[in-house]
Amino acid sequence: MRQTTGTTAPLPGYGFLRSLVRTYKSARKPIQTMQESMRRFDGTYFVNLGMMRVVATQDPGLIEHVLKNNHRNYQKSSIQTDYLGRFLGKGLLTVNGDYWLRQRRLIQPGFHMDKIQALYTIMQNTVNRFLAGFPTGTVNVYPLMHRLAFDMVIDTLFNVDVPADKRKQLGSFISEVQEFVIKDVRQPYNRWWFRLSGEMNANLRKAEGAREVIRFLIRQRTGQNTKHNDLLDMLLDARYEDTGEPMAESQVVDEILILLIAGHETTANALAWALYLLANNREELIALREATATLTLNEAVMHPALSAVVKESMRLYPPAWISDRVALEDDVYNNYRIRKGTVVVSFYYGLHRDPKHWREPLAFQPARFLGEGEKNTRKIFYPFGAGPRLCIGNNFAMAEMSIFLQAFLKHFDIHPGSTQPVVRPLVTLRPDRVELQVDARLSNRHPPA
Ligand code: HEM
Repeated sequence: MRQTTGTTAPLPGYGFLRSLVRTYKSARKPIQTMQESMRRFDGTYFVNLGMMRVVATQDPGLIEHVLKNNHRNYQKSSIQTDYLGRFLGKGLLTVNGDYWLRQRRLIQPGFHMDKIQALYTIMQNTVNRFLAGFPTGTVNVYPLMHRLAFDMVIDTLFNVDVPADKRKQLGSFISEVQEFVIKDVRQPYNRWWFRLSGEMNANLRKAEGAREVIRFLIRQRTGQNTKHNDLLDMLLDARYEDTGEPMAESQVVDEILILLIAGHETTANALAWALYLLANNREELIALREATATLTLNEAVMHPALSAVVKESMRLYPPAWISDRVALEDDVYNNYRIRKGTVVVSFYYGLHRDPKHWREPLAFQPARFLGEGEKNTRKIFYPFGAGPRLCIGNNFAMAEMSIFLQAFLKHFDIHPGSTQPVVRPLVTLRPDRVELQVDARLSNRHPPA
């Protein structure tokens, strides 16, 4: 669908040389550079890099146009598909077109609310095990949130005791490959060296190592008749509508690797930022603890106060702070031309903090997401993206985060640490570290196992 009322104009922005300078600056300080340009060009601007044309936007109308209203004209860029796909395989996150649609239709039912509900008890057990060993004193909670989020996906994927060595192998393969991919995307000028020095191949081998572990876990399962009611059962039992056939083993391996990657770092970031914000907003922390202390497991997952805190944390620090799409054909939005091949970058971080849409945008106010107020946020809040490629794990993520937060606040108290986290906008929006003062609450040192 084209939105036009007559003549069209090019978007405002930078010419070739200015674009090169901006890109260099942006590689070092992407958020500040984008915010500056957003202010200068009122929320949408054009960057001309010769071979590549980019439109960056925090205009909620254009974001909705690209992700939803005219989504057929846009697909993920080759950085996300070909490049990431080389390391991470062909899973939902890294494919486009008919293959993506077929896989999405196959996997989507496994993420419906009723299916996720069957995983709540697994999530709760993971949280209890994790909290039983939670350290007190001055603690950098970021790596801990990473471990928790990783365990959550592993436990809900494979509802069996994954041998410790396999769990460790998988965790380190995934984080090392991710580190390398980030380095390689940010330093394309060093790619020749990564190839020559063997670093590229070493990381491709690590990615293969992760697949090997996943293959081992799948084969263990396919030799058994028992049901485990986990995500792996769901993937193995799913049948394509047209052929009635299941996925090939290599497809299951790729989808599992993608779920592990898409599901754990995003959640770890969201939780680390949520703890940081709660520690720094004592009244909100106390109110949340009081509202949720006696909730049952199912009540915690649906509870508006927990959802509101998680959403407000992701408003200020959206783990997926940016996304890109490439225009397949020429398009027009509000009389502006978007030529075929243009990369449209949606800058969620900017939109979520835009004073045009949010009152006191920098303040932590979970109440924005309570009651009637939440309706006003629907078109300006995109933590999970939107349209057909909306995050498939959104209900899963909201469930695991509320289960964790409720249990954590019941058993522990937190205060700000002596250092402030530095925002690191990589593929996701990470904190460098989140140092907090953690105290066990007297009544409940050890959560139930
Ligand atoms: C706080 C946690 C999470 C956040 C903020 C988040 C965010 C997102 C966003 C923004 C997208 C869309 C990207 C785009 O439009 O280019 C996405 C896609 C995806 N997410 Fe999540 N995610 C989270 C948790 C999870 C979890 C727990 C899983 C799985 C267990 C998951 C699996 C996926 C997959 C497979 C896709 C690709 C879907 C498709 O393209 O069809 N995510 N996520």
